[in-house]
Amino acid sequence: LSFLHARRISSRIRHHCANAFLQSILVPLAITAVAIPAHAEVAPQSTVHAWQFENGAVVIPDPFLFAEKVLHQPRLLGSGGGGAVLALTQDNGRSYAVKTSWSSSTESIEKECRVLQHLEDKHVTGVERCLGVQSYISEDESDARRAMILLEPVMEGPIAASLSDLSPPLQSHAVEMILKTTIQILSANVAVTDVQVLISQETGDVLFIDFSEARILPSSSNSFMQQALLSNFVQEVSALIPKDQEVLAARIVSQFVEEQKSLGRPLSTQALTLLEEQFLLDEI
Ligand SMILES: Nc1ncnc2c1ncn2[C@@H]1O[C@H](COP(=O)(O)OP(=O)(O)OP(=O)(O)O)[C@@H](O)[C@H]1O
Repeated sequence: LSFLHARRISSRIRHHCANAFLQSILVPLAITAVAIPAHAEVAPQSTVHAWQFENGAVVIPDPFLFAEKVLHQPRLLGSGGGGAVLALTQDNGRSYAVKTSWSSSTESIEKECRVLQHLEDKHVTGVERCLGVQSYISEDESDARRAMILLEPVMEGPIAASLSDLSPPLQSHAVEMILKTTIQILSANVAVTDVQVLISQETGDVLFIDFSEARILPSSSNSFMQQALLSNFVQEVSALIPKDQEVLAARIVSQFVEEQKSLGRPLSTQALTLLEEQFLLDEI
C-alpha cells in the first residue's frame, strides 16, 4: 500500500512532465506512437509510457492498476475511432488489452463493454471479454470524460489479412470459428455492425473485436430497423468467407444452429431466415 501511495504522488509529477513533453515536442511533429520513458522524479522501477494520436494522448504508468490487476509493459496494439488499444502483462505472464477512449468516444467504449458482458453471460465464444471500466486519469481537463476498458484475450503473433492468406486446413478451421461465433451472437440477440475479426496466421484461430457499433436487440421486437441490422451483420460475415468454402459454410451453419437449439438457445425466426437466404440452406 505504501508503495502505491508513493506512486500516486509521483505519478502526478510524471503525468505533468509527460504532458509538457508531448505538448512541446510530440504534438507539433504529429507522431503516431512514441514511448516516452520519464527521466525525473520517478519512483524506482516505475516508468511512464505515452503515445500521441490525432484524437489525443494516451499516458500510462508502469505498473498500472486495473480491476485489481497489476499490469506492466504497455505496448501499442492499434487504434481507431473508438480509442487506442494497448497490451499489458501481469507478473504471471497473462496479457490483457486496455482500450482508452477519446473524449468523444467514451460512451461508445462503455457500450462496447456492456455488449461484451452480455455476450459472456450468454456463453458466446470467440469474442473478447470485458473485465471492467475505469476513468482515464489525467490532469488535463479535456481528458475528464475519457474512460478505459479492460479486455482479454490479446491475439498474439502474426495476424492474417484475410482467410485467403491461410493454408486450406487453417482456412476451414477459421471458417468454422467465424460461423460458430456468429451463430452464438445471433442467438444472444446481438447485431454487429462493422464486423472485425483478428485471424491468427499460425493457428487459424479467430477473435471478434470492436463491438462499439454492436447492439443488443429487444427479443420481443421485429422492427424494420432490427431486420436491417441483422441482415447487415449476416452479410458482413458472409463476405469474410471465401467462395470455395461455401459448401462447408452451409454445413457448419446448419450444424451450429441445431447446436444452439439443443442447448435451449434457439435463434429468432428473423435470424434463421437471413441465414437460410445468405448461405443458401434448406429450411432449418
Ligand atoms: N484483443 C486484441 N488483440 C490484439 N490486437 C487487438 C485487440 N483488440 C484490438 N486490437 C488491435 O487494435 C486495433 C484497434 O482496436 P479496435 O478496432 O477495437 O479499436 P476502435 O478504435 O474501436 O477501431 P474502429 O475505428 O475500427 O472502430 C485493432 O485493429 C487491432 O489491430
